[in-house]
Amino acid sequence: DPDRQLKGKVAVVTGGAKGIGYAIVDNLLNNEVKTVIIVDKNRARGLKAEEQLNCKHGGNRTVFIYGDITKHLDRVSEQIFQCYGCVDILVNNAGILNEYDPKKTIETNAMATVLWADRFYNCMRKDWGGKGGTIINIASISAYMSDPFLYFYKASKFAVLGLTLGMGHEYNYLSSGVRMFAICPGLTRTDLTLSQQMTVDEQVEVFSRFTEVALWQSANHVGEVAVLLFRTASTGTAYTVVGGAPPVESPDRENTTVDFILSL
Ligand SMILES: NC(=O)C1=CN([C@@H]2O[C@H](COP(=O)(O)OP(=O)(O)OC[C@H]3O[C@@H](n4cnc5c(N)ncnc54)[C@H](O)[C@@H]3O)[C@@H](O)[C@H]2O)C=CC1
Ligand SMILES: CC/C=C\CC(=O)/C=C/C=C\C=C\C=C\[C@@H](O)[C@@H](O)C/C=C\CCC(=O)O
Repeated sequence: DPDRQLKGKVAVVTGGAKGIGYAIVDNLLNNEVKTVIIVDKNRARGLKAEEQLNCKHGGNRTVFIYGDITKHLDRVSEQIFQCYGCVDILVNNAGILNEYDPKKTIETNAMATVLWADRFYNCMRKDWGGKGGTIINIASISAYMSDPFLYFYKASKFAVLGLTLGMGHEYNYLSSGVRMFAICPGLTRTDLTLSQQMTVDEQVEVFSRFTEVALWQSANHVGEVAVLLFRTASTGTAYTVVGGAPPVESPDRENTTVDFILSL
């Protein structure tokens, strides 16, 4: 299936200046993607990533565009569509963890992810004149787990999973030709997990204990899994990737088929 081959494709990765996003960019470039556009609000890290990745992979295949996903969708998407067309792949990866700022958490992780997905979906969709594509949303195991931690973050990631299961549903794919799936990583060593904005005070002890006993993984593992899933994942699915292990389909997904509804 040519849609599942990376060779020659153009990808956009939000939040690709560091952490999981950077690892996804690096792995896409390792696998013959033609160009990766990093959109990030950290200008210094974005320029550094562009330089490092062009040094490593050559050919000016990495392009950094400064942008805050909560503010600059119009400017950045117009620039991208003008230079590269609707692109083949969008990785909605940029996200924050700040339990002291629920509004910013929802605006970044949920609202901006929804709006970026919508903008690129509409450009890519075959029934509106596009050529199809793939949108990968980076959710989290927090997107479906029931535990007492990080509840604003969890609310934002439930939204990302809901968007993926609905917009990416097979029924929509049949007309749009846009595949959408989510990756739900567990604890991954990045700056986000070093932040001190995680838990409400009364949870510090129990959360610390959880992070001591939980399985951790490298960002590069998530990057490798993103490439694997690009080649194998069906639309409207979500995959958990925890502790450096291979991905497994995320639990608790009840699929409502349109055939079933129409048969009632
Ligand atoms: N590190 C972890 O344990 C896990 C992380 N995730 C998710 O993975 C994604 C990436 O996280 P990490 O790499 O760990 O974080 P990170 O903090 O290392 O990197 C996030 C990147 O996103 C950028 N970013 C943040 N807000 C932005 C905005 N408004 N506009 C543009 N760029 C923005 C940052 O500048 C940074 O370069 C997030 O969505 C996070 O929720 C999911 C599961 C586990
Ligand atoms: C429930 C976690 C599930 C999914 C992973 C995810 O999406 C986000 C993880 C976010 C944060 C993980 C942080 C881990 C931190 C540890 O290294 C320790 O530093 C925790 C120690 C104290 C926390 C107290 C505090 O400062 O709030």
